[in-house]
Amino acid sequence: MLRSCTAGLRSLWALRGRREGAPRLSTDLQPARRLFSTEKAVHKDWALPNPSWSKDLKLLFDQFMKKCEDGSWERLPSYKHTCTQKNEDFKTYFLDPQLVEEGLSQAQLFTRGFEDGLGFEYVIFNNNDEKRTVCLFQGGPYLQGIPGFLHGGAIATMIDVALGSCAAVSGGAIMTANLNINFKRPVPLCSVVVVNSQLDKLEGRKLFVSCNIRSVDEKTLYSEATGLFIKLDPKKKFNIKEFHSSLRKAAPPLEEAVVSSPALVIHC
Ligand SMILES: CCCCCCCCCCCC(=O)SCCNC(=O)CCNC(=O)[C@H](O)C(C)(C)COP(=O)(O)OP(=O)(O)OC[C@H]1O[C@@H](n2cnc3c(N)ncnc32)[C@H](O)[C@@H]1OP(=O)(O)O
Repeated sequence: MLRSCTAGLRSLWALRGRREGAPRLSTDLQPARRLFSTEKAVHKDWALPNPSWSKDLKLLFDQFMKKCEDGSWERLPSYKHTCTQKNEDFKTYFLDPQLVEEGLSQAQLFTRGFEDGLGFEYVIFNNNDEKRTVCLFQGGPYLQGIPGFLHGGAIATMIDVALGSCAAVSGGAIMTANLNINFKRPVPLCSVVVVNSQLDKLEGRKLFVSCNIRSVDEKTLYSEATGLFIKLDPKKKFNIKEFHSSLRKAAPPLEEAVVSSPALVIHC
């Protein structure tokens, strides 16, 4: 834990150094507006090891990559900016195209908006036949709630992403309708935990999923949760578009509108 927290803090110091000194050069750190013209070219997959990953996280990652070799498991890629075909479809069907053109280039996935090691470090593996996913998660120092432990909102976010990914693999464009979480033990900051999710039931457009969060040695059960995800209905797209139009007509400055609009719910 100490080692990975130290790595996280190193990233923080590096970031501060950059803020005080030269502008950041890495393409993914530049403001998204500048990314717009080269958006298609910047598709870094964030669900891969970086120097902030602890030994535990790397070890588990390697174990699951081995499981991927026979095709029973697959690693789900994860992008900071909306770039997968699934999300392109999502934008086309459910959002006002002008808003997409003008504003969404600035949007990025909430869980990928932190410097390496400071926020959400995670990778999700999917087993299609068993309709389940495993999310390996290391929550960094910026996710603190009570001192030394993860914030409940950060845990809920990770549960939403883990359950949502499990549901999306079967359901495509989905949204969270309900989350129910039991927090059983506090999760130590910078520790690695395993989120096991499964699709329990598919009923029309409703996907019922559940998960538990355990320590790497499986001895500690941190949380349990159930979720209901709804497969979006393309026939309802115009209502959503109208909603976005009315937001634009209210005429807040564009950046504010984007920040406060539901556009940010789009995930990779
Ligand atoms: C590969 C990697 C990819 C990457 C994957 C990325 C994963 C990230 C996942 C994160 C996703 C989010 O955080 S999304 C952000 C948070 N969620 C939201 O903002 C959603 C806000 N809610 C809504 O927009 C809406 O309520 C929807 C879209 C969820 C559903 O609206 P709708 O499409 O009109 O559906 P509607 O007719 O109302 O309901 C359909 C059926 O579901 C039932 N139903 C609807 N809501 C509920 C509910 N809360 N509890 C019980 N049941 C409900 C209805 O009774 C009905 O049942 P019956 O009559 O058919 O029996």
